[in-house]
Amino acid sequence: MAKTKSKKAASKAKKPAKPKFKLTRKHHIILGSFLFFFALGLLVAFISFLFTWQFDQSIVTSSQVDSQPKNWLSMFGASISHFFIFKGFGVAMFSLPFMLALTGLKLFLNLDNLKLLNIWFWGCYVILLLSLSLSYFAHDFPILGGVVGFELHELITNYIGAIGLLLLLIFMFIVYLVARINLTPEKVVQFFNKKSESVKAEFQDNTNQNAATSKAHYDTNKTSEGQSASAEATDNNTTEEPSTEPQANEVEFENSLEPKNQNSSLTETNPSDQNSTENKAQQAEKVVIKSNDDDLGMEVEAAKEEDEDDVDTKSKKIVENFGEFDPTLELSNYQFPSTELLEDHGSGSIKIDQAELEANKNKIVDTLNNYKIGIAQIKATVGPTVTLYEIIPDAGIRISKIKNLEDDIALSLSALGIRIIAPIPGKGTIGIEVPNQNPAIVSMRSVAASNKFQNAEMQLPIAFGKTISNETFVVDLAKMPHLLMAGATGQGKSVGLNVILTSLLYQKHPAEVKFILVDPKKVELTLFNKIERHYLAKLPDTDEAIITDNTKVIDTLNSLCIEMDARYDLLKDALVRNISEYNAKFKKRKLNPENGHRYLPYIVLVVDEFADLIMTAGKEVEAPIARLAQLARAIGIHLIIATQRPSVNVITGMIKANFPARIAFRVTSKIDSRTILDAGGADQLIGRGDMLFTQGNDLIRLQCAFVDTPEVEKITEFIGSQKAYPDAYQLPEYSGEDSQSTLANDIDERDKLFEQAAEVIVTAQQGSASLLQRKLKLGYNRAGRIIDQLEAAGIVGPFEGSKARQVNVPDLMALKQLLENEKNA
Ligand SMILES: Nc1ncnc2c1ncn2[C@@H]1O[C@H](COP(=O)(O)OP(=O)(O)OP(=O)(O)O)[C@@H](O)[C@H]1O
Repeated sequence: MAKTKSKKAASKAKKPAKPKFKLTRKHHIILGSFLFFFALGLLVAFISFLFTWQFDQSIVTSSQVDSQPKNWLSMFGASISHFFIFKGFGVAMFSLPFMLALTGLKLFLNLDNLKLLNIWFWGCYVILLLSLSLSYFAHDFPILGGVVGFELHELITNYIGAIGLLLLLIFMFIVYLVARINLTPEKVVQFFNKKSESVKAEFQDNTNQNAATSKAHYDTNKTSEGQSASAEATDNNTTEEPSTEPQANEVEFENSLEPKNQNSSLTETNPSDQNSTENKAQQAEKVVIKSNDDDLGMEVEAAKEEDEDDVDTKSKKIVENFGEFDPTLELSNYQFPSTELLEDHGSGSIKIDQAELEANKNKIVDTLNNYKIGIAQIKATVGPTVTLYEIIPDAGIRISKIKNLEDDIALSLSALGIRIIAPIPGKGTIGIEVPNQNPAIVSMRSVAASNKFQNAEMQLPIAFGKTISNETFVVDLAKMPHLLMAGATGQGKSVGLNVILTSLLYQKHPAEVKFILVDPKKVELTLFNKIERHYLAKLPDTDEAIITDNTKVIDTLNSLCIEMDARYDLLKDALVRNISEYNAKFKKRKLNPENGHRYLPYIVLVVDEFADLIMTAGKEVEAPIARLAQLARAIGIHLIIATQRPSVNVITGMIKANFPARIAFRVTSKIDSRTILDAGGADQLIGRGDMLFTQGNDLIRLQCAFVDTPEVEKITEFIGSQKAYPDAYQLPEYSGEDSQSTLANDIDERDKLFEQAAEVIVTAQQGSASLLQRKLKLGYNRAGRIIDQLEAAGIVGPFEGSKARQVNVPDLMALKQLLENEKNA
């Protein structure tokens, strides 16, 4: 018994040695480079084998070695190539060195996204397919398919015959195309359609120039001799020779309509022979009218489709003639700032201090041992400001034990900024973050120039800084969709805001994004004044775009609510769900600007010192902010709110519920940390841009990038010196409750369309600006102004949020009376 007990104890004691067999990074590098160079050698041997195999074969196969092989890798090359190519699968084995090289590279460079299993599976598949195919098609050259390929081919042919094998090979080839290359028949058809469309477009271009003249000729003479060729091509109504018409489209076209056309005369359907999609629609229309006689139910549906087609074709025609709408056209020469404008701030490279790492490791091991926690393995990841020590505790130690001892361990390690993550989400390890003695500054330049940021396919990419493993961290503000930021004074909030704004300046054209900046401190964001006419949005009739006065904030927020409602109306009208779909549709010219549609830039509202705002304006700001936060995500309005004081009366439940993305710089107490992040940790940060970020689930520790005021100044100066829009982006007018009585009621200053608008409103009994926009084809701002004038005249009631205003005049007679009374007064 005693013996077995002691054996058990011994085996328990030995257990921790297990992880030693795990391949470390060093092993990976050595193995990776071996595989890579072995693959290279193999490739050289294979290539050389193609020229020398006949000579070398006798040497390799005979046991006496009296002459030297000619292979570039001598006997090794000759033998291995003979084995793989001649005796194996033939030239298909050339895939092998590539698979080996990729495996080596993955190990050497630690490429996580290279899927080895996939590569090897499909590599072997290709070898088999190629070897069989070559044995099948080049039966007389067995070297191509190799002995195994050859034998396999014989075996399969015996079972299913040559035709069976051919079918099998075709099937295998299709499987490869579909499963590996993702090629589908639809994609092939799409590709050829695109090709034919571009040919069509070229053809159209050439013929368009002559179209007008040829039409004139047609009207007068029916045919024109000088330009007969082009006239035939553009105005096919006159010709009765579809066979002379160009190309494939025509075939496709006629095929689709053949059944309906069969009974109809050729002359009627001929107009459709034209290549353009516009004519396609015309043809469809005609066919339906005609086929009404022949066939019943079908035509009704066809007519519906045509209507849609018609809208589509109209927009396609405009796109063909003018190209897609380009929102950046007005400032087409706009130059994005270069990253050269930013400072390096000491290169940003991380220096690994071995002595420091060792000392910290010992401290952690000792501390944990004090609490009787043995460590099986420890790994350090050095980040710009903190180093993450990842620990695998001895078998049998419960993570909850470490979690309970979190505070004691932090105290024993006695360093500011220690954070324990037990366990690290997604891993079975425990993380201890220890600040570096010499933190590296993460320059904005390094993150802005990073591939991750430059190639980010996001709507509003923001490069916040670097993660603990020194990776650039880029997130999409549009996905957040709003951001709450808090931190005690001097911990990096203003720098953080500048990082967000500069990120957007580096990625977005002035036509694509507009900022509304609220800066009660009056000093933090003033630099952005220089880009007022490029990037800022403001209320009409205000001088300063950057808002420093709290009462103005209320007007701006309410105006943003109006903009939000207007945008929702536009989205509804366009039958789309969000701003990106809307803008895509607008670019394709499927939305008519005369109906109030316009390209919608993203709007980013930044409020610095939110606490200050809440203290002075309270409910008045909270309500519109909450409303915007709840509803504005789909229509491209995003809020960023920063505060020094994250107390619960500032960051209320309503605000928190709508701001899932939060950033905490260092705060003074655990309570503050809880208020912002719903978790502790922000009180343990070390300041100077050290931050925690959450988007609703995990906390990510980041080092915020650093951008200094002179750098921001350089960027804004660079942008400000370029051609700008005539004015800042105009937000809709908002007349606060106080100013209602002061609404302009001067009859002479009324809009020219005032009376017409009043009639529209009274007839519809609905006081909404969007109605005026649609009926009178007005822009949003003008419609808004007229509504204000109607309110001043007492025709409509006051603003009621998202509801339409009440109409105070029952009918047109009463309106006439009212307006006459006004004039006589
Ligand atoms: N990411 C960073 N990297 C390095 N240093 C930083 C970083 N962020 C801030 N700092 C340092 O901290 C100082 C204060 O930062 P910042 O002005 O952003 O603080 P703040 O939180 O806005 O303070 P306040 O709320 O009082 O305005 C900066 O001048 C800079 O020296």
